[in-house]
Formats: sequence, C-alpha cells, structure tokens
Amino acid sequence: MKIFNAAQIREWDQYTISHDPISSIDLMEKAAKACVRWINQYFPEESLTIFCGKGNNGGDGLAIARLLSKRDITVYILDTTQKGTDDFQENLSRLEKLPHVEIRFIQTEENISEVNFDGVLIDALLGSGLNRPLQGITARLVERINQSGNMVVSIDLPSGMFADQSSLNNPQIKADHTLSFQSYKRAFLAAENSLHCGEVHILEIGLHPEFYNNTPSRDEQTDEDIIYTVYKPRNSFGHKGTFGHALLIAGSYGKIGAAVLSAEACLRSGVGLVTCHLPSCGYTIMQTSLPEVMVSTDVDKAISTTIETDLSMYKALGIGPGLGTASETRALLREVLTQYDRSVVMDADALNCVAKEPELLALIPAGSILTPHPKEFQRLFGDTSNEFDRIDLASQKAKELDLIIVLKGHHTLIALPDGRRFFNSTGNAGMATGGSGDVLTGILTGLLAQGYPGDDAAILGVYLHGLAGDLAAEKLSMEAMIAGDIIRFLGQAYKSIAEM
Ligand SMILES: NC(=O)C1=CN([C@@H]2O[C@H](COP(=O)(O)OP(=O)(O)OC[C@H]3O[C@@H](n4cnc5c(N)ncnc54)[C@H](O)[C@@H]3O)[C@@H](O)[C@H]2O)[C@@H](O)CC1
Ligand SMILES: Nc1ncnc2c1ncn2[C@@H]1O[C@H](COP(=O)(O)OP(=O)(O)O)[C@@H](O)[C@H]1O
Ligand SMILES: [K+]
Repeated sequence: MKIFNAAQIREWDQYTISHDPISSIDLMEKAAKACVRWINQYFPEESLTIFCGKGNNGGDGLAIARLLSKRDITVYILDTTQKGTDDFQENLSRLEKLPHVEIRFIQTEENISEVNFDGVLIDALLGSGLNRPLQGITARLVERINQSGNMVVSIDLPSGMFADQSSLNNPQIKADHTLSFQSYKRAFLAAENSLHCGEVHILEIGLHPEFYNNTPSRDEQTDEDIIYTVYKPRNSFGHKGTFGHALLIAGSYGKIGAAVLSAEACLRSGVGLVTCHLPSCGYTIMQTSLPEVMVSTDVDKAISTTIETDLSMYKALGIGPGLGTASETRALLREVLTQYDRSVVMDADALNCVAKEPELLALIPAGSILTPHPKEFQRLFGDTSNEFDRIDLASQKAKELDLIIVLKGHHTLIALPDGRRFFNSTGNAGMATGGSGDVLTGILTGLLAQGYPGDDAAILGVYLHGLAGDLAAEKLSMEAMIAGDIIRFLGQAYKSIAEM
C-alpha cells in the first residue's frame, strides 16, 4: 500500500472531486458518515463533545455533529479570526438548522475555562492542513483536552500532528483513537507519534483508485499484495543445492545462543545447507542443539578470529549476532568483507565493529543488507533529532553506499538503494525480547542463499519475521513469547503467505 504525503493526499481528494465526479461537500459527507458508523459502533451510548476548527477538518466535525444530532452532543467551534472554508461554512449552516444542537464558540482563553468536557471528546480542530506548530489559544485548548482525562477520538489526525513530518515536542492532541481516511499517513508509522495517535483506524471513503494507481510514491507499507509478488513457491524438483548454502559467522563465549537462534531461523527459512563458524567453545553447544547445522570452529576458544575455508562456496553470508567486537574479530570482519563479493547480512556486533572502524563501510559488498536497531544505527551513521530525519538519513545512506538498510522497530523500515522505502506492517511488542534480531539475521541470510534478490529478501524476510511473531503472540501472549518462538511459528507464517 502506497503511503502518500500531505500534498499528495490533497491531490487525491481533488482528483476524486473532478474525476468521480463528486462535489467536495459530498466527499466530506462520505468521510463524516464513515466516522459516524465507527463512533456508533465503538461508543453507542456515550455523550459526545465535538471540537471543530474552521478548516475542512472542522467541517468534518460539524457534519459528524449533524449526523449524530439525535444523540447527546455539544459542539464547540474554535473561532479565531480566520474565515471558515466553504465546506465548513456550508456544514455550519446545515447544523444551525437543527435548533436542538448546541453550538458554542471559543474565542478567548477565558472561554476555554467554561468548556464542559463531557463524555467522549471528538477532535476535529485541525487535520492535514496543519502548516505550523500549534500556539496560543489553540495550544491551550489542546492542552485542556489532554488534561481532561476523557476518551479522545481524533478525526484524520490528532490536531497539531503533521501528516508527514516530525511533530516531536509540539503541542498536539493525545488521542485514544484516530479515525483517518483511505490510507496510512507517514505520521502513523513513527514511534515518536504513537502516544498521540492511539489506535489508528483507516476508514474507506472511496477516493478515486486511478489516482492511487497512477501516482508514484517513494514510501510503501508492506502488505499482502507486495508479499504475493515477492514470495517464490519452492521448486518441486529442487535439491539441497538448489536452495543454497549459507554461512553464519556468529557467537562468542556466553553468546553462543545468538548463533543457535540465527542458525535455526536460517534453516527454517528454507535454505539447503547451513554452516556456522563459531569459536571452539561453541562446537558442542551447536552440534547438540541443531544437528542439521555444520560447524566450522575457530582457532580461538572464545571469539572468532580467522576463517580458513573458501568463502566463495557459500551462496550467502550472515555475520554479527553475538560476535563481539574484539580487535581480532574486527580483523576477521575486514578479511571476510575483502574476500567475499556477494551480498552479506550484517547485524549487531558486525555493525558495532564497523562503527568502531568506519573505513570498513567501504568494503561491504554492494547490495548487502544491514539490520541496525536505532541505537546501532546511531553508532554507525550518527544522531538525528527525530525519527523522520533518521529515516531520511537511512535512505540517504542506502543510496550513497548502495546497501539495503533495515532499520528495525515497530514498523521496520527497509530503505533500498534506489530510494524506495518500505514500512513493515507485521510484528508486535512481544518481539522486544533478546534474540529476536538474531532470528531476523538468520531468515534474511537464508532467503539470500535461496536466490532471492536483496530487496525481495529484505521485504519478505522482515514481513515473515513479524508475521511469525504475531502468530507466536496470538498463541502465547506478547509477554510470554521469546525469540525461539518466532522460529517455531515461521512454518505457520510461511503457510499463510503461501495461501495468499
Ligand atoms: N474534500 C476534501 O478535501 C476532504 C477533506 N477532508 C478533511 O479536511 C482536512 C483538511 O482540511 P484543510 O486543508 O482545510 O485543513 P485543516 O482543517 O487542517 O485546517 C487548515 C487551516 O488551518 C490553518 N492552520 C494550519 N496550521 C495551523 C495552526 N498551527 N494553528 C492554527 N491554524 C492553523 C491553515 O492556515 C488553514 O486555514 C482533512 O484533514 C480531513 O479532515 C475530509 O473531509 C475528506 C475530504
Ligand atoms: N514493539 C515492536 N513491534 C514490532 N516489532 C518489534 C518490536 N520490538 C522489537 N521488534 C522486532 O524485534 C527485533 C529486535 O531486534 P534487535 O533489537 O536486534 O534484538 P536482539 O538484539 O535482542 O536480537 C526487530 O526485528 C524488531 O523489529
Ligand atoms: K483532528
């Protein structure tokens, strides 16, 4: 699913108005009806207080008020100097024809203290037309709504939140639910906004599909349609050679478990063969835990320092989980990156090694996949002042270095060298548990070894990993699931993808 920016969303509205054709006021009515259906379903009995600005977001609020006028409602209009939009004015005159609906105006800060915050508060103050942070009386009203302790439902966006740029530290509504139209906005994918959006519900309002189909977007949310095109069913005549031989370089004394998790996930991703290079202390552990995995042991007991095998025999290579960052291990990483010319998956300590020796970046083969979490990303590429800037920086680095950057989080970003960015839609907070990232490294390495191109491997692997996490959480709860459970549910995740 494409994610449009605020300007594109406006164009989409306009396109629908001129091509459907539908009048702007009727489109607003459709949006309001969709909200009313939702409100009647979620809050069928409660009294409602509706706060409207004088833009089209406020117009939505007035239309909602009219459609719900049989219920116990009060409408407040934040009436600062600006004139209302045409659709706002039209909806105001329609509402004024219903004498039993009480409309109050907030014109001064004093008026705010007279507001009765009753029942569920509907926030229709500002939507995607926001062009500057809230201040003055608007900020004050928003603050009072947030302090009220009432349930808050925002229309389109929590007022004060920008649709496609950071709103960090700006005054904004703290909604329990956000009812937005037609498709996801960038704002809803940012962790820094999550406390303000509450639960996001996307309501279909029939915007014209032609605009969606014909308008390119740099940002997409990974969905079933995308996965359907990426996933390749297994060749019935394949043998283990067909599905590739993966090498994992992982683990150190006390962290052999990271290697075990990666190796098992790699196996269960469908790869033909897995070899794991380990310090010698890990030999027995790996052979007992996973008899399917072959082990190459390092001369060192506790850390990896040298590899003697010919790396070119491996179809894909994953490096990093539990590896440590000792100088000997950094030397090994340098050697591996110099020798190996296919894509590698680099995670965890492999990334921390690069952060310590930034000149290693230039040695990473083009098309490789880097999987930092935000802290690892910061060590590698520096600090940013907000999440939107971090995503832009990841995208810029992916282009500059010709790498795929998988920036992990609730909506993991996959930044491709051609500038496209995919935001993952699976996964849950149960995956915030040690070892989940190691599992992802194994899956990605396994997909590369099976011949998936890097971009497809990243998109599919991150989706599968999240889906397996969702299935695990459904069965076990988010609290009780552990990283190994993500592996145990990979099979079911594959099955549900195969059935798409
Ligand atoms: N036909 C359409 O275009 C549709 C629009 N819809 C609604 O329309 C909204 C967008 O409407 P608008 O473009 O009128 O935008 P808004 O309703 O967000 O209001 C924009 C107005 O507020 C002012 N403003 C911006 N930032 C401000 C700030 N910080 N403090 C005070 N005033 C500020 C702007 O100068 C402008 O006059 C959407 O969010 C959605 O709710 C929906 O009804 C669907 C259909
Ligand atoms: N709240 C969350 N929602 C969705 N996915 C999550 C969440 N928390 C963690 N994850 C996923 O779990 C994995 C954690 O990786 P990482 O931080 O490297 O863990 P570790 O180092 O313990 O292996 C990532 O793929 C991340 O996207
Ligand atoms: K709003």
